[in-house]
Amino acid sequence: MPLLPSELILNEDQSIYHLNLHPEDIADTIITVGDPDRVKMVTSYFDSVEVKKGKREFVTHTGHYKGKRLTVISTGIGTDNIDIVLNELDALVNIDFKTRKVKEELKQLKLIRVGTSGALQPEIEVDTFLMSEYAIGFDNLLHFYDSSHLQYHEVQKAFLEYTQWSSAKSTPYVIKADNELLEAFASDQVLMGVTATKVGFYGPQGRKLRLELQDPDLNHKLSSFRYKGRMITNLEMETSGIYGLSRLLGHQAVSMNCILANRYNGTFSENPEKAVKKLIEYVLEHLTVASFV
Ligand SMILES: O=P(O)(O)O[C@H]1O[C@H](CO)[C@@H](O)[C@H]1O
Ligand SMILES: O=c1cc[nH]c(=O)[nH]1
Repeated sequence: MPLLPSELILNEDQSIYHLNLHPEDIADTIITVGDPDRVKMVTSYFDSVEVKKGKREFVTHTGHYKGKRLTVISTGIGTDNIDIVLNELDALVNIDFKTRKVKEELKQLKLIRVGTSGALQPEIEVDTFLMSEYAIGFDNLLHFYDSSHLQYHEVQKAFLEYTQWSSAKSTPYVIKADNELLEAFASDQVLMGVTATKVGFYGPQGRKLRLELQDPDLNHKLSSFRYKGRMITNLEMETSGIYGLSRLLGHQAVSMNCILANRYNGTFSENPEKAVKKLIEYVLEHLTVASFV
């Protein structure tokens, strides 16, 4: 059965609805960033850029860096956007837009998020690079998909009990990064961590400006939770959605975080742009030597 026009939505020029891209516009290795302005920060290092397209917060550049064809795309903020970006990137490679049918042979994309984040542990200094070995999603995106088999129910249960989690909030889900990509980007310059993906920057990350929080102790509960020697290390807003949908769709994903804030110590990077640039350079250098690109 071909996918109906209401399900697979193509623009007049046959590009995919939100990303505004054609299948040939993207490489198999894709760097995702939150901030649309970060796309050109990444591709300023490229030798050439052949595609520059965009719509809304979704800016895409594709080009070559040291002989490797790479795409950089901005997701904007939040896992609601990740639902769009992951489904549409997958459609670009795994659905035939002419027949509107899923292809028989599926392609696997490699997704590397280069994002910013806040640390929850006192010893994680600002400007640290942290790779998310696991994500714990406080968004509810994955619960809308048939995904129970991917989740780590034991740790989820332990977390709910430890934090006395309010049932009015969605149930957190735990999901792992891709092992090959974890290996490819690991080094003594990068800390491994468990990243909490939140549905907001303020209340959901325990920030109080003028509004009272439902649980003022939330970040303390998160930072003191332990499971088999692991602790939650940092907060951001996309990783769990990327990991969850990548696993469901058969893609590989890893999330690299530049720690800009330390929420425990109340500190913030003195030069966030420089710190993010250094993480971009780290990721690009590791991609040039990776055998999979
Ligand atoms: O710097 P990016 O990639 O946007 O990531 C982080 O920064 C944003 C909040 O300031 C959220 O998207 C969060 O995940
Ligand atoms: O504290 C922070 C810093 C960057 N991004 C976040 O989501 N939180």
